[in-house]
Amino acid sequence: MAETFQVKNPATGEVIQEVKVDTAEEVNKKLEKGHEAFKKWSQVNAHKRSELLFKWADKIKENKESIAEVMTKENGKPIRESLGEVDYAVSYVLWYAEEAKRIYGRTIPASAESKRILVTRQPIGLVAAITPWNFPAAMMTRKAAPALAAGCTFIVKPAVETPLTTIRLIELAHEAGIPEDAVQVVNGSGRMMGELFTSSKLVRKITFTGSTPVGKSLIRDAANNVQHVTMELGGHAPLIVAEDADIDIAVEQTMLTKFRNAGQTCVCANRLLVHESIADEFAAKFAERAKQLKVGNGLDKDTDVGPVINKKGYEKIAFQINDAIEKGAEVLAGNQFDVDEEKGSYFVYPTVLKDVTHNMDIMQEETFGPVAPIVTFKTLEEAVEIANSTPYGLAAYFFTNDYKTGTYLHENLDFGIIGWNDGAPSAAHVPFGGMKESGLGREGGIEGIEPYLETKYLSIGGLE
Ligand SMILES: NC(=O)c1ccc[n+]([C@@H]2O[C@H](COP(=O)([O-])OP(=O)(O)OC[C@H]3O[C@@H](n4cnc5c(N)ncnc54)[C@H](O)[C@@H]3O)[C@@H](O)[C@H]2O)c1
Ligand SMILES: O=CCCC(=O)O
Repeated sequence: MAETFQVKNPATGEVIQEVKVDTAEEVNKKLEKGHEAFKKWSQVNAHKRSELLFKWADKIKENKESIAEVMTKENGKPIRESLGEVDYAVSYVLWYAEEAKRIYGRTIPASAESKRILVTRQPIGLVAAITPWNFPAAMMTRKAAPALAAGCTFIVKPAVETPLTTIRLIELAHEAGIPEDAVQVVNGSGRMMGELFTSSKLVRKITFTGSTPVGKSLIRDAANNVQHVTMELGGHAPLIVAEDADIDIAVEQTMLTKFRNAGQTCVCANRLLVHESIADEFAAKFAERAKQLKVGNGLDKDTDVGPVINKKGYEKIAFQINDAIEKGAEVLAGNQFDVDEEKGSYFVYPTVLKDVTHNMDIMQEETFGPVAPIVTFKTLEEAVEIANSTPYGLAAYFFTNDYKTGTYLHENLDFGIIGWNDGAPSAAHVPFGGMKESGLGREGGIEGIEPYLETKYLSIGGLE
């Protein structure tokens, strides 16, 4: 009998669906199909590929409500956020439907009259993607859309926690007319799929979004076949509130970045660095707002914060809160949990911690939960030193109305994404990605199609 795994609602423990695991043989078959399909798909002209991507976007929009409901059921995020994520996922498809038509080459002046030089771009081949559970729609379309637009074929392995959204989106791609073998999904364990993808000579690129340790092991394994890699990995975002900041704006924007998806976002603010002169006011206002958030089942329309994804996630969050309290942090909000071990549901109330110090685990490691530790600083140099002190470099935020402070922070923070008075910088038209151990490459924007293209030049001689 075929092996399956259960997809469960993290809010209720209810089994939503059993999903069949693809065996190694089945995965290899799909890789062969994807490789074979590349020969045809890469020859489909760019305008036609664009048209098919627009049709895919239309299909997703038509099914927005049902996709959002599946997403909330398998991921737990509030339905409002799931609806927003469907729009966000569509925005990548639309952006790359346009970019498909803008894959340009160039000519280079030759050094001899008898020569001409042309530079062309061509798709790299079959792309294998591994995606996380926290944004099951957008993290997939952010990869699939540029790959298909470039003329690559695509196969994705979604997280075992949230495969249903991805399966549905791939079905809709087929309904839109994108050939079945050009865009495929496989299900099963990450480790096994990672090994199959990286050991296959048919796969020319690995694109991964997930944790830094898994990303590192994929980079190592991809080296065996010199596969291209794009890595969107963990973050530990600092958020700096400068002495002159508008505190109300800073509080509102921090709420946005901190509690989105119950704090389970790679770009969530994880360390709030607040100037000592305004720390008490900021902390009091922020804690007050955090206490107002409604925790519950994401399907309830008034829920602001859903459950965290699983026991492992909950244990890490609870450990970091306890560790901080034991080492002297004061709780201004939260430190409250609704846990049902039998059902496997874990709710963490928005938690705000003050008097946080650097020896606490929460300052060193990504939390992936609705916990906001507040640390004070005296000088901007000190804030930058704290902000840059971890191996991560994905997102950073700062709040100031002073252009000199803003310029200094922008130039000195070692992060790929910076929000200045902005807690929501993500969008399809910008180059999203991290520095240091937060990743390699960029997704989105004009940069996001580059990783799916090879550059080839042609030198023509004998033209005298
Ligand atoms: N930089 C970004 O754009 C971005 C976006 C979203 C999430 N993330 C990061 O993802 C992490 C949270 O996601 P997660 O818990 O699902 O991460 P994860 O690394 O555990 O899992 C991500 C995916 O990798 C698969 N996987 C697990 N072990 C594997 C292995 N040994 N080989 C190959 N694949 C394997 C999983 O099945 C899943 O599909 C956080 O660190 C977060 O910051 C980063
Ligand atoms: O979790 C990381 C991705 C979220 C985003 O694109 O803003």
